[in-house]
Amino acid sequence: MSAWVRCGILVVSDRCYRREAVDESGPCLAQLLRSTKKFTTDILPVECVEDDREKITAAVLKFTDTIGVDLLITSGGTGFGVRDCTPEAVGPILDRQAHGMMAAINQQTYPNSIMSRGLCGTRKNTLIVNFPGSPKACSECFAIIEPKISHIIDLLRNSVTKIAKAHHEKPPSCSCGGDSTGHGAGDALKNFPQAQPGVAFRHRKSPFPVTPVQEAQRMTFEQVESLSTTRVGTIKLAEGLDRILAEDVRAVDALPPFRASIKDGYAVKSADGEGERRVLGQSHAGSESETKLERDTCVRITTGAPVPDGADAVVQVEDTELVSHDQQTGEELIIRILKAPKPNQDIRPIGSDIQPGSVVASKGTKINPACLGVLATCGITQMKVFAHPVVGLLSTGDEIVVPETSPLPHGKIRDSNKTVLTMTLKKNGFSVTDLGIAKDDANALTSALENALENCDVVILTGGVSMGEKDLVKSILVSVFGGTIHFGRVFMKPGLPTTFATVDFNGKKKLVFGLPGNPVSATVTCNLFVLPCLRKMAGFTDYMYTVVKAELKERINLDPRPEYHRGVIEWNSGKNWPVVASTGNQISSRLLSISGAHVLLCLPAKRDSEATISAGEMVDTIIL
Ligand SMILES: Nc1nc2c(c(=O)[nH]1)N[C@H]1C(S)=C(S)[C@@H](COP(=O)(O)OP(=O)(O)OC[C@H]3O[C@@H](n4cnc5c(N)ncnc54)[C@H](O)[C@@H]3O)O[C@H]1N2
Ligand code: MOO
Ligand SMILES: [Mg+2]
Repeated sequence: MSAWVRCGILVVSDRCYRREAVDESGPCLAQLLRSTKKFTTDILPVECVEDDREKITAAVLKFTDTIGVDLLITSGGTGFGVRDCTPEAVGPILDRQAHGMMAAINQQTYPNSIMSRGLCGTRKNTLIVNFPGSPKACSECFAIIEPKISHIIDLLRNSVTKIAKAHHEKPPSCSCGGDSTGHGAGDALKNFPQAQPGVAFRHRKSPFPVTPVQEAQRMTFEQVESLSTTRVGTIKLAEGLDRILAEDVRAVDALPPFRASIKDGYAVKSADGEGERRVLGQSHAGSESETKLERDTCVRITTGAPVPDGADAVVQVEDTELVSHDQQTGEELIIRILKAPKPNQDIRPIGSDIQPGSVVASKGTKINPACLGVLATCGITQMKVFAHPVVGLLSTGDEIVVPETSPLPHGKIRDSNKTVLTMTLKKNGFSVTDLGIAKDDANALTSALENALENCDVVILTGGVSMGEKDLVKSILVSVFGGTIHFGRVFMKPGLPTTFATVDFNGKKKLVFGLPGNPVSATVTCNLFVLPCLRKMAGFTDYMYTVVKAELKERINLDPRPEYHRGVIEWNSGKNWPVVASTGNQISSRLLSISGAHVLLCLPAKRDSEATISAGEMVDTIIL
């Protein structure tokens, strides 16, 4: 996704301020920013200030220090008029001048640029540019800097992140308590106004485009593919279930290792045909017979026992009858073969199940119980598999308390997301580190995230990703950790504010899923985004969920967003295909809508022509 840039526009003009003239430059700049294809914008309302040095400085500081915009464009006050003082107001508060940018503007707008004294530079992580007052000049100047803005904003954010880390590192001799009010990330956060802008300046529209589900999934997979290495580990046979083999496994020995009988009966020479045989002895599974067969003799044999030398067929006991026996011991002496045997009848040749040196399980195989049995029979008791990522789970929210809390204090909610997500991942073979519950507070979230990023490959957070002034997850990921948000909203219900970011932490790329706090939304998005991604990281080639068509039992009203509607499947409805019914009220807070569900029905978004989906229609369902 292209960078999203928070923009402020400051019009400097006595006449506009006094409403003696209508401002045209502010709306012109807003339109240019809105329509740029180079980056995504979030534009604050245009502000206007008179040509007064102190007032201009104060207005600029509000944009840079209080709100923390990425880009501030001022228009007006750059000329030689006696009241023109924008450069004088801005110059002293710039941290750094950007002479090259100004030179480019001056060169490309010559000779008009002779009349403009505007500056370009940065303060904190805001890029400030002074344009002249006319809409025409604003358009020309904007076109010159437009291609570079996104890159400059990236650089400003990254440099600020590095400063944040430096601030955050405690000096070794520091004796302060080290809590969030001391030398912690809280101090560093003061450098990040956009992490906590005054509530009045919060986003009123989400700056994040609404990404279709499949596109969002593709973005997560793309990030998994770009992770530097897939780790491989050696595990014991008993730990192998559902893991993915990281190498071909070959058999050393043949199976069976000897010619083995398939039946309980008699080992014979097939050339002897039907008729009587003298019983020379017996060959039992586990105890080899030394006897060698001669003409018209046989050896009693059990299933799985070695076939003695000289025998080339086994006749099952059902195809024989007793002729004579020893009265004292009850031993058989002579039997009769009733059906002429064929050569090799009922004998498993050496290596007929497994050839020595052959591949018995190939790289990429998901190890199931039978595969483990194959390895066991081959004497392979440890194997190389793809390592699982280290996954951490952090609940966020001032209202969230651990399930043990009783009685529940007023205004609090017991954490259910932690349990549902931990168990969902566990059921799929992934273990999870509990990273606790973080308050909706920049310091608390920063230290919880820092710990998470330090210790985990994948961090899953729930809550704090929507539009509330306490929803800080996205801004902290970007402003404190220099993360890249690949998507911040998904076109789906539930799960609209689902967020996916990558963070470069100590040189390692970490994946961060910011799932919505609503319990159903967190569960659905964990199944749709987190699980496939973890499976891909763990080496699965078949990492997506299973989709089965089912017939709708009832009519369902469609939502403006594509819905993942919870359903109960009837496999034995008397039809040759499954039938599915809704679990009822689908509000995202109602965990009961998913606790009894087997599937998620994939329903299309409502259209003018189609507000409902009828009973009897076949729909895709995702098996939970
Ligand atoms: N102005 C707007 N408001 C909201 C929008 C929007 O687009 N514009 N989106 C709504 C949608 S859709 C969702 S989903 C939620 C997501 O909100 P957040 O991810 O920011 O989550 P919170 O606000 O922190 O909490 C939402 C809800 O979930 C409960 N919760 C949170 N964590 C847990 C937990 N661990 N266990 C149980 N319940 C939890 C929390 O108490 C809230 O009731 O935003 C809408 N708002
Ligand atoms: O997307 Mo929210 O998850 O509708 O409730
Ligand atoms: Mg919220």
